[in-house]
Amino acid sequence: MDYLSDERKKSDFDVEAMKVAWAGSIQEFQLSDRMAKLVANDPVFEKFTRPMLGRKELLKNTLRKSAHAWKLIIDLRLSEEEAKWLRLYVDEPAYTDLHWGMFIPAIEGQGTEEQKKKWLPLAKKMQIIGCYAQTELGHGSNVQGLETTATFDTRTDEFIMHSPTLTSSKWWPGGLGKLSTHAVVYARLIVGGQFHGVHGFIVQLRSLEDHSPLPGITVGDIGLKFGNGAYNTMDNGVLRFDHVRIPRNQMLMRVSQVTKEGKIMQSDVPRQLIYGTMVYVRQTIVADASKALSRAVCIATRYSAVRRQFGSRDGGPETQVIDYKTQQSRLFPLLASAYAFRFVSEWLKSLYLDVKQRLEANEFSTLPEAHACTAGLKSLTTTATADGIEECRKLCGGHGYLVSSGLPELFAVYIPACTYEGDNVVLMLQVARFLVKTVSELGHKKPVGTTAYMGRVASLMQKNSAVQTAEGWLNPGAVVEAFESRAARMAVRCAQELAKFGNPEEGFAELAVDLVEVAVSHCQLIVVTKFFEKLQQDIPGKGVKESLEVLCYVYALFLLHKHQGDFLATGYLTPKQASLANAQLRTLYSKVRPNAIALVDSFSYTDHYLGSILGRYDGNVYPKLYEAAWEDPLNDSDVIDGFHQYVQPILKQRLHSAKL
Ligand SMILES: CCCCCCCCCCCCC/C=C/C(=O)SCCNC(=O)CCNC(=O)[C@H](O)C(C)(C)COP(=O)(O)OP(=O)(O)OC[C@H]1O[C@@H](n2cnc3c(N)ncnc32)[C@H](O)[C@@H]1OP(=O)(O)O
Ligand SMILES: Cc1cc2nc3c(=O)[nH]c(=O)nc-3n(C[C@H](O)[C@H](O)[C@H](O)COP(=O)(O)OP(=O)(O)OC[C@H]3O[C@@H](n4cnc5c(N)ncnc54)[C@H](O)[C@@H]3O)c2cc1C
Repeated sequence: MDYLSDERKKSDFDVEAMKVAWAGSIQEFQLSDRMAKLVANDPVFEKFTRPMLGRKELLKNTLRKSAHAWKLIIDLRLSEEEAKWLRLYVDEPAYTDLHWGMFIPAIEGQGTEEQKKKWLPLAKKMQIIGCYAQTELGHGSNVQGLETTATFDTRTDEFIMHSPTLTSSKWWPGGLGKLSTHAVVYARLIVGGQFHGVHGFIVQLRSLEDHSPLPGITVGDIGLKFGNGAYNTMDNGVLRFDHVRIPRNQMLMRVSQVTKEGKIMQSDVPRQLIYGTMVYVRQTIVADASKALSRAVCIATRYSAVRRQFGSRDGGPETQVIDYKTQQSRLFPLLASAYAFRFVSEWLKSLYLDVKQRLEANEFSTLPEAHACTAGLKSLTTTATADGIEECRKLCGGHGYLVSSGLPELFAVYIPACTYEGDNVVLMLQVARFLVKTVSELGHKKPVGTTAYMGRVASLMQKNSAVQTAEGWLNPGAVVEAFESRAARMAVRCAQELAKFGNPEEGFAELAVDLVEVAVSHCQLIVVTKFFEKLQQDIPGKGVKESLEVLCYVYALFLLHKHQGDFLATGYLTPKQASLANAQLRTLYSKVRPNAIALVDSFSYTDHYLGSILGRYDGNVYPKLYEAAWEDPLNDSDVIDGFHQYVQPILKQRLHSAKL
């Protein structure tokens, strides 16, 4: 029985066409759908018991699933794209993520042709397992502060890898603790007693025969992390070197080379390319944000349509909680954000692919913008997604707190995204640096790409919003101009404040809070703009474009409402115009309401992937919650283990004293 069928009938757009719009293309939809079903129908990928498992059992279970996934990849000859979807739907962080997601990309981006030829075939056949060992106990954000040393020994033509202090211990790398045989290790290059910057080195950690750590290497897991199950399927590790020798040709040498004689040769490649793997991964993290948020929103939306509280008249049904305006005002902006992040990630991927091609051809001019966009959008989308998942849990009331809602584990596994691949505040400060530089160069350099609007800064500073009615806000030009003006005015104001400091670095440190706000406003502008640009494309299917238009306005006007202080303080909007935007937002919520279930169905998530009783496709929540309670190990027996030993004596004592 489909308890949500009435809801599904209310929608006024073609859900199948929306699935294609969400996926990006019919090919991508079919590919993703095939992998989702493959995983959902395979009992090896069962995951409901995961939060109940102890750490060793949990990790072993992950290894079993990873081995099975690898077998499927080989046996079914899955393409790289199919393997990525398979990994997504298996939905369990594993050592293989870092192997494919960072170790291989680091070699691809920073290795010479010779190095790629040697290492990539081994890695791609999984004859070696690698991880990305950058962060240390003492330093994560400050990469130039890393302490591990790689000292060149001209006599033997080797680097000596060493951990000189406790704080130089590598700490956090995923896959490092128990599984990696190799790592790309970031260390201070020392040649002839001089420091020559931080570079990557390929280091073998464990024997390929018996997997034991090689001499001079101390390696292990860093211990249990937040939440049951969640990221504990990953062996984040600690690593120390005691004068471990590696051949010279294991330094990744695309950026700088060390000759046999100990000479440093710089290629034309900028040194920032050493950070290139992070640009790649940050871009994938933006795509993952839309997946995680859409998943939480799908659960909360379906459950909000099932759940009823208050409002019964004449014995009729109570009100569905999704009909409360407060529920809509918390839920629908998150639904809109999931779509907004999906489309901005699509754009970011194309920007990244373009930069990658240019880098391969030794053309580096667009790297700073790619860095700013990937850093800023990673920060913006992961912060919003982490907060959004928690909001979805609250939107589900008490039942959202049950593990079987799927939300606690999703939250626990997701929140480190705000920290890994760059702390979100540190990344926004990088965007701020880029913007301040752009403003300072306005007189002699035309801003391009996502900062092109800064070229119109004079008019953006003068012109105020012309919106007179709530309907006036349903105009892409009016909305985009509002976001451009806010971002430009905040950036210019900050630049003026900075100019008052004799020492720019001192000014940057003092104004850091304002600078982060400038960076956030710039990144929100990018997301809003890319959503409107998406709507310019041909999007087939009855009512699909219209529904996306509504979501686009919800996303933009919700942000405008949330940050109205900025829009008012910069003088672009009057209080009346801000309140008209809010009135329009209320109207938009009622347009989303009949389509809400269909909009989350369009994510096309299987019940397996959602992993949530509250978010079941059929809405059959209560019987399944009731059934699941009886499957809890505590309910194996009527009287629990420990009762006779610890509780009964107390009860008996009470009876005894009552008699007295
Ligand atoms: C099929 C499988 C698929 C699987 C897919 C799954 C993928 C995996 C999922 C995710 C798993 C997560 C695992 C997590 C991994 C990690 O966390 S790895 C470690 C990540 N660490 C960080 O992100 C550290 C953050 N710190 C930094 O990025 C930088 O050090 C810093 C903050 C930017 C440094 O600041 P500063 O000291 O000022 O920098 P400098 O070294 O002096 O350089 C400044 C100049 O360099 C430019 N720049 C900085 N970063 C980059 C970059 N990434 N790319 C390009 N350019 C960069 C910066 O703009 C400065 O430029 P100029 O102004 O021109 O000088
Ligand atoms: C689950 C998980 C997986 C990870 N996987 C890997 C991996 O595979 N490989 C790897 O190398 N690393 C990995 N890391 C490490 C991760 O990249 C770092 O933790 C991250 O870059 C943040 O650095 P940090 O821990 O040094 O934070 P810190 O920099 O110590 O941050 C602490 C606080 O200081 C603030 N702060 C720091 N610097 C500044 C500044 N300049 N201005 C203002 N505020 C500042 C931050 O905002 C934050 O609030 C992982 C981390 C986690 C949690």
